[in-house]
Amino acid sequence: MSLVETQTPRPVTGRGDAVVRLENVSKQYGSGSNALLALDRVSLTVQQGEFVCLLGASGCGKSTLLSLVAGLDKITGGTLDIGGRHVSLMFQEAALFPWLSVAGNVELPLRLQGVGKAERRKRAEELLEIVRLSGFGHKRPHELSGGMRQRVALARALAQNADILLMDEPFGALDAMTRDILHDEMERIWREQKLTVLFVTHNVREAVRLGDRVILLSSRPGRVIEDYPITHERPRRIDSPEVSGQAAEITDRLRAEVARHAH
Ligand SMILES: Nc1ncnc2c1ncn2[C@@H]1O[C@H](COP(=O)(O)OP(=O)(O)OP(=O)(O)O)[C@@H](O)[C@H]1O
Repeated sequence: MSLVETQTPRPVTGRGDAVVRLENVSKQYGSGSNALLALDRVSLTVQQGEFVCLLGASGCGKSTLLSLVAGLDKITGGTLDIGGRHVSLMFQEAALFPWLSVAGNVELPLRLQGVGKAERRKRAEELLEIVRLSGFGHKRPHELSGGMRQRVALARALAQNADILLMDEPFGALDAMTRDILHDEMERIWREQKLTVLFVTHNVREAVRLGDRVILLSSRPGRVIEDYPITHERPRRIDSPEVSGQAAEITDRLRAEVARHAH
């Protein structure tokens, strides 16, 4: 979907083609005395196959940015182009349909795409295998742990066969150990499925654990203040000295930004 048509695409540098391009994107909610500027001239590109993490203080506009890329809301300034590509979204809450089985939840996007029953079953089984939930297809969501429900949500997001996966704090509500395991799984699935991911988090270590790049937004209105390339060898451990060291550096920058805003 292209929210605003851009002119001739510019050549891009980096490892692939830009699949998401924001140029001076602003987002204002409301108008007049109720106006609230959530994002202020954000420029950002995400390349094909990249894993990009968005970090910033609470309320700086991270979720707003995802909803703009998803086409759920409209920009009020600048240009945003995803070249007609499809996106799928995953949130902190799995938001599974409780009356459907696990497999039924994963099959839902396929049903909406008009995929036939036999093919749906097969694909759902494959997807559940990818998220390591083979054999759980007949269960209901309430029979699963929080981590398992997020795996189902991930399988459902993958079922949409989208070009871009938008994730809004998908592991934020999980305990540290479960999150750690899901980081490993996420990294594997991203690599195997060649996904392009835009991932919002509050957790600096999580961002450094997973990202090819970590984009730091300023306090509201959100602007890009840093774009950190993360080059540590994968798979990474969240408690490795490399991840911890870079996370500390980014945390200091974030703290300085929050403090600056508080005065
Ligand atoms: N639909 C809306 N109408 C009006 N204001 C909104 C709307 N959605 C978000 N906002 C405001 O825009 C600002 C950015 O919100 P957003 O949820 O994007 O921030 P965030 O960085 O994702 O926050 P958090 O880290 O706390 O989840 C906030 O001040 C919020 O109150």
